[in-house]
Amino acid sequence: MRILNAQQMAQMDRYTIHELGVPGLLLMENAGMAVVRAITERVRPHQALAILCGKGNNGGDGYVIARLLYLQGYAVTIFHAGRPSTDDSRLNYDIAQRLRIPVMPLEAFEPQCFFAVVDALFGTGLERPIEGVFASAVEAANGVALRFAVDIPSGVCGTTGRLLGTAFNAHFTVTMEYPKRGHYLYPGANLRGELLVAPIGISSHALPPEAPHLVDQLRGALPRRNGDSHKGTFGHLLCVGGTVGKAGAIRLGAKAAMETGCGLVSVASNHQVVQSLQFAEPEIMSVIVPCYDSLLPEGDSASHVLEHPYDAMVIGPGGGRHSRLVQFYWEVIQGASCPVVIDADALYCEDEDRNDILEAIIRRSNGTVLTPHPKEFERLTGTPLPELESCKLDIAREWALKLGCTLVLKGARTTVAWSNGDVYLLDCPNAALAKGGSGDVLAGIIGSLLAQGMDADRAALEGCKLHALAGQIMSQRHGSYSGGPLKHIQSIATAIAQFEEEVQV
Ligand SMILES: NC(=O)C1=CN([C@@H]2O[C@H](COP(=O)(O)OP(=O)(O)OC[C@H]3O[C@@H](n4cnc5c(N)ncnc54)[C@H](OP(=O)(O)O)[C@@H]3O)[C@@H](O)[C@H]2O)[C@@H](O)CC1
Ligand SMILES: [K+]
Repeated sequence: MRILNAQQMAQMDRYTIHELGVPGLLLMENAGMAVVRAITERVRPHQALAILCGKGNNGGDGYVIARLLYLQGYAVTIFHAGRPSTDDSRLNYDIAQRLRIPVMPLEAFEPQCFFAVVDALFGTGLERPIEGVFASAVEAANGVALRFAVDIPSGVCGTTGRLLGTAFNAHFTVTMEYPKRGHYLYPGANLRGELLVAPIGISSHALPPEAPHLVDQLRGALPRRNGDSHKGTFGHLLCVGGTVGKAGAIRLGAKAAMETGCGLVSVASNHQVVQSLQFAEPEIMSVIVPCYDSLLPEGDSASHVLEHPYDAMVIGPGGGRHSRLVQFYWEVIQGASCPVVIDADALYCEDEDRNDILEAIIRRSNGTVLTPHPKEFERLTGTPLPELESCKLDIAREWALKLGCTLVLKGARTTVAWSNGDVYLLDCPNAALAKGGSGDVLAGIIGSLLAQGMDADRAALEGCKLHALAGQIMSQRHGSYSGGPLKHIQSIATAIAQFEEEVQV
């Protein structure tokens, strides 16, 4: 399934109507029918229903809904803002009038008189903040017991998820043909309720190739494992990071990597971290990074780490931000001839170092996955946070192409941008993952898949799905309060079992 912005949806509507010759009225009828199906499953004919209609085609859908419900004996009243401005919408309004469906001005809407309300005020055509009588109607409608939105709640921008003035707060949204970005981007995403996607006859021929993919099914593909394998078959991952006080981060990453099937996992850190790890995790090996007394890496520490040929590296969890440490990470990243996951403190840069770091990423040619959370991304690229939330799908694509890497933009709805510009939005928000350590687990999972031979783009996507699925399993077992990274890691085995196995050819 693809997600569209408002312009892309309008372009697909136009293609279907003008190039293929499908009448707009037919699409509007199909749209109305889809909403009516959602309503009749939840509302009985005697329960009073208000239908709020705007002047555009969203309002046109509303007149169709009113007619179809009225003909089925429903107690409907239309509230509108005057004669519609589009041909299709006007035609449906005229039919509603001839049928003598009660039509009232928007100002006369009294929410307490209705059991349910249908918001057909604005859809993807909303371009400026809602004000005046429209704003009052939306606010009043939010007081009705049961609320349906047509296509997208009025007041939510279909492209950015931003709220334009006041916004309708729906229990159900029936959207036409493709989900829109505003259904998934915050804060608009909080107002759509349950989202139902209805096919209405729009052709996919004009689907823009850059439209992001929606990942709402946590299915995946992992290679089948043959019996004649040994520990070298499944790769050796090196996790670089951990400082005194944050030793747990690198431990979580390494444990998650082991649980995801890596043959060998080593941690490179200072001697104190390595010592604590050796007692706690006997299955994880270690490399002691030569350090000054201050526990900061020495001049030749990177070459010491790079001596062994690893299959992949995770660099940064719990690493610390001292300039000597950051320099050490980047010496390792630039010297590594294997794929790397660059995470947490390895993504930290001072403003004056930004260009050098971005150049170093562009120069890498062995597979690079960046896993920033929004603040890390802001610091790394200079993109302001408010812009990032509303435009993150485009921004992720732009930076993945610019840097020639895979970008995992972490958040309630994590976005994965491939180095070829394909973008995936994961629709599996989970409050149980809003805890320190979740990101370390993700970096370890992705690193493990890289070490096992998956390419960077695929490892990032499958890794995010596996992480999300393990998170869901954990929260089913422990709830959203009591889960945590260690329990998350314990759920990876069940998540892998639920992934579909792909036969390796
Ligand atoms: N044939 C098709 O394409 C199909 C489309 N379909 C449906 O149509 C929807 C898109 O329809 P749309 O493009 O007509 O836009 P829509 O959301 O109704 O809003 C535009 C109207 O609102 C007005 N307006 C805008 N902002 C405003 C504000 N702040 N305050 C006040 N007014 C404001 C604007 O006025 P103007 O800016 O011109 O002054 C104009 O009158 C789509 O979501 C889907 O539901 C389906 O039926 C399938 C077939
Ligand atoms: K609407």
